[in-house]
Amino acid sequence: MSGTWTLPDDLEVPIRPDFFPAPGGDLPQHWSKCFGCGDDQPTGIAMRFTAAEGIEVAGRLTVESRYQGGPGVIHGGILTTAFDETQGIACMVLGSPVVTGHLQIDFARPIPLGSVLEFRARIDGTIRRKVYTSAEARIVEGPAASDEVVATSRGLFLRIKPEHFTPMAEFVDGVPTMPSFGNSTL
Ligand SMILES: CC(C)(COP(=O)(O)OP(=O)(O)OC[C@H]1O[C@@H](n2cnc3c(N)ncnc32)[C@H](O)[C@@H]1OP(=O)(O)O)[C@@H](O)C(=O)NCCC(=O)NCCS
Ligand SMILES: CCCCCCCCCCCC(=O)O
Repeated sequence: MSGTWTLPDDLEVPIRPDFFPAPGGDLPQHWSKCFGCGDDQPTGIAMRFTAAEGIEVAGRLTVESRYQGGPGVIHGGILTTAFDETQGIACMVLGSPVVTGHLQIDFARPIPLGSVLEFRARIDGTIRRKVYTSAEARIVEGPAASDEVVATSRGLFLRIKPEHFTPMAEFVDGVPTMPSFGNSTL
């Protein structure tokens, strides 16, 4: 893992809220048109997520041929998208919306096409509006499957007010839906 990410030492670590599903329970998409998790975005990667232990979340991605970068392996930008989405979904334990402010990925091993990746993410801590998150990916199905971590991510998310997206309303295509979650909707 890269040494360029330093957590502040005065972070608060959230506890699992009552509204969060039990481990294994489904988490909602954050936005139906989202490239990462939307079910109304046919060209997206349509990741699905479940709650895991504590404040952790889990998501899976099958590496399709259309996600290809250097021959035979996942494109780094697609892997980054999957981390971005997973770490954003991990922020759902806060019950209020966030956006990505900074994201950094370590690509530790090549990830062949056809692999099924499992992502695990959690909030490491919050301070003011800043939400520090981390995640790792493993290949859980396919010829390269093992317990080894193949990529890691560190991400800073910022809590925002729902009005953050109001100026963007004119750019939204169709009528997307945002499931209510916790005490907040986007
Ligand atoms: C992220 C964003 C909301 C932050 O703007 P803002 O609300 O005005 O936040 P501020 O500039 O007041 O920063 C708040 C805190 O976050 C920190 N911060 C903001 N962006 C940061 C970044 N990219 N890297 C590190 N720290 C950052 C600030 O230093 C500040 O820290 P402090 O509390 O210790 O003082 C804004 O830059 C933005 O909208 N970016 C685009 C986000 C986006 O579209 N992401 C992709 C889709 S989700
Ligand atoms: C209760 C609301 C929960 C909001 C979760 C937001 C997830 C944001 C993921 C952002 C990914 C991106 O657009 O770059």
